[in-house]
Amino acid sequence: MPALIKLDKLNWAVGDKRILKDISLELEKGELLAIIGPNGAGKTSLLNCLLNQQKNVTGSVNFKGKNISSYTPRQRAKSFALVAQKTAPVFNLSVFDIVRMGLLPHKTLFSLDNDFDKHQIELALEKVGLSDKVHDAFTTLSGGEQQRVLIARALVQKAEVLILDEPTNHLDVYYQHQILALVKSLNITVVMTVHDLNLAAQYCRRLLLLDQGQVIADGAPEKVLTSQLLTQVFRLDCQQELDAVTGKTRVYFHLPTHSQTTGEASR
Ligand SMILES: Nc1ncnc2c1ncn2[C@@H]1O[C@H](COP(=O)(O)OP(=O)(O)OP(=O)(O)O)[C@@H](O)[C@H]1O
Repeated sequence: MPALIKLDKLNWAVGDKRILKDISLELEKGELLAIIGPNGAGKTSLLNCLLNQQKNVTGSVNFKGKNISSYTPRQRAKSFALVAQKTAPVFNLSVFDIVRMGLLPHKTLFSLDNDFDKHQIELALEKVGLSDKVHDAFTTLSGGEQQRVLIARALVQKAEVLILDEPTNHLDVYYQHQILALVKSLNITVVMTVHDLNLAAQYCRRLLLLDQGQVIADGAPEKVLTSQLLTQVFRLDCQQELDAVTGKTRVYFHLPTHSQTTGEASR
């Protein structure tokens, strides 16, 4: 089966700063990929390049065999749903209005909402556990609730690819698991950035480890989350083990012995 998304030697630089370096990867339909790595590794930049949101990119990003730049913005909005870390100001819109925005790529200028649309919005809010907030102003919600509303908006968009930048940011432990279980259950292609390595390992069969704009490892959690690679990238001592309950790979970090004795981290 040909790849749904294919990146070939993708490079992105701003001035003389190389931010993404020679990134190549293929993603099949239905894959759930977590991009991991330290602050500044290039995770969000990679998502932006995937969505054709950066200039001065070399190499290629293909979606269904065609360069991503050859799709119109409307075609891209139908195919890709983005839940970004930073959201544009939304003034006094209600939760319902925000989720409804996910329907826009499917609407013409004059089309009105119908019962089916309303049902889709209610269903999505139910899935993220926010049915009781449907009439609340978006700005009055907590950071975690806002994140869940944005995920509901992506759900009603019914895009083929869901792009999530730190979807578990601001979420308490219950909703971290609830959202990732939900994302996994959608059975669509998902690319997301995740800081919590153990959470990523629990829900994703494939992780992409980035550091300084380069792919350090790409594969199953047990192959990517090795103590050697993580110590190299995060500069902390690291141990890998299998979680007794889930059977999934887990990692633990601690400061190197030298840093503990001198009281400073080596970063
Ligand atoms: N528009 C830009 N202009 C200049 N530098 C940029 C731009 N966007 C990103 N960078 C730089 O590129 C590097 C990667 O940034 P990016 O936001 O992709 O990292 P990240 O892995 O998502 O980090 P974090 O985990 O902190 O969110 C950083 O050094 C950042 O300062």
